[in-house]
Amino acid sequence: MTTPHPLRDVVVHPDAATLAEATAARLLTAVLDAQSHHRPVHLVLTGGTVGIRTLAAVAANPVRDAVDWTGVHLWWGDERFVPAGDPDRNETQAREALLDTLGDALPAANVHAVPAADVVGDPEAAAAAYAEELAAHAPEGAALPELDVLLLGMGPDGHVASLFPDHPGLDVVGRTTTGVHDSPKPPPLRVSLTFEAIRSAREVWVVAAGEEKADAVAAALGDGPVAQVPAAGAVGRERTRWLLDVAAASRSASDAGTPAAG
Ligand SMILES: O=C(O)[C@H](O)[C@@H](O)[C@H](O)[C@H](O)COP(=O)(O)O
Repeated sequence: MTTPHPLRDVVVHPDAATLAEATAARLLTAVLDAQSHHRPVHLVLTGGTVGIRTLAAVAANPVRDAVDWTGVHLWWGDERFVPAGDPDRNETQAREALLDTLGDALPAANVHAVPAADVVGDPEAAAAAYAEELAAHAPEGAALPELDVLLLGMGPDGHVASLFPDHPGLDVVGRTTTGVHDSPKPPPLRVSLTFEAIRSAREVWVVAAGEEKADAVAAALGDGPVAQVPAAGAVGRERTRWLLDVAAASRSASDAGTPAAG
């Protein structure tokens, strides 16, 4: 797979706390800017430490009150296949960090969680139902809504969403979602957007902190093979942003953010 990056920014922050604050500020600005052009705005959230910390920073930022949340739809890039309300669910963590704090400002119908393990029988059924929900909000004839910003965390092995190195999920084509078994990161059962879905987003933002991510960041920014470094394939249609702390960026070339020629 080739990994073109029409416009790629790499922004490095001093530490994980600043990274989360700055990503929250960028996200709020991106939503406000998008709302000046079109409605609704579709945001794809991520699980993981920095992803949830970013949502908590959005909750604490007074600019959140400038957003018209009735015009924002929330999705997830991946979900852990556990029962509803389980603290391990990305949805549960996002609700605690941000969604619950928005109260009535965010209509319940705008929150599109992946069906939980006590609702559907297996990750494939959850993936199929989630794909239907995505298609129901897509323009005529399309399988996906216009995703404005898609957030991704990244694991030390270079995984994004629940697309893991050398795992079958990497090769799924012609579908927007996939069930995942035997995930190397617990829990083993998951649901993920596919690369096709991720790459349909206008902007993809990969957010990563910590020295343990440094090799994967360097490999992804060096356009390493997607089979070994899935994050290398996480590219937005209009823009790809790598939002890092100093530790995660410590093994990357200083010109890694230079846009590709041509
Ligand atoms: O559900 C999940 O586990 C994720 O969506 C996953 O892709 C996560 O974002 C990365 O593993 C980074 O997680 P950390 O920031 O906690 O390292």
